[in-house]
Formats: sequence, C-alpha cells, structure tokens
Amino acid sequence: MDIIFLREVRADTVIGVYDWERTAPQTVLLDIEYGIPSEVACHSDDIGDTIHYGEVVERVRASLAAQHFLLIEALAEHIASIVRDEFGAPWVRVAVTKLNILPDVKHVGVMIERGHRPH
Ligand SMILES: Nc1nc2c(c(=O)[nH]1)N=C([C@H](O)[C@@H](O)CO)CN2
Repeated sequence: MDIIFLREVRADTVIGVYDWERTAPQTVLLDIEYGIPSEVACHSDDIGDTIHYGEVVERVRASLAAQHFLLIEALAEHIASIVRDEFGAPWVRVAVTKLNILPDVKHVGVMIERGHRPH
C-alpha cells in the first residue's frame, strides 16, 4: 500500500480535561499517515486518482476549530474517522501531540491506527 504522510500539522482546538484548557484553543501537532486505495496516481500523474493531502489538512483543521474534545484519544479517533470515512483511506495512523503540558516533559501525545494496512 502506498502511504501519504503529513508531519507536524499545526491545528488550533479546544482540548483538555481541565477548566483552564477549555477557555481558549491551544495548538496541537498532528502527524497523519494514510494509505491510498490504489497505485493508479503513480502512473496516471493525476490528482484525481489519489487523496489530496491539502484537502485533508483543510478539512481536519476546520473540524477541530468547530469540534472540541476532552481527551487526545478522542481527538485522534475523530481525525482517523474523517480520513477513512470522508476521504476513503483504507488505513490511517494519527498522532496527536500536546505541547508544554507537563514540566520537564517535552511533548505528550497519543498515536492510533485504524483500518487495515496490507503488507
Ligand atoms: N491519556 C490521557 N491523559 C491525559 C489527558 C488525555 O487527553 N489523555 N489529558 C490531560 C489533561 O488535559 C492535560 O493535558 C492538561 O494538564 C491529562 N491526562
């Protein structure tokens, strides 16, 4: 399976379990990898034969601006659902990183995989 990857996508969203986190959006970093359904674009050189990564980023950012979660786990699941259900990716891996959350810890985050990734 061919894989598109997006590294350190910055997105602003209200996220967190504590009251102070729910008063304003914070920036999270997203790493998103998704399988594309076929190798056709490698031969056709046609954007219509793949999943447009710019459209994925735009959709995810818009969704996170409007929809708020308590846990990074739930946020990651939401992104995975968008990529699979709306864009038709057979497999997706999503990592969500929060910045400056714990003292003496550079980043905290979660990584999830959904769907099937054939070898
Ligand atoms: N497994 C998780 N643990 C914690 C989360 C989370 O989303 N998943 N969130 C928090 C707080 O929001 C934290 O980021 C702010 O102090 C704590 N633990």
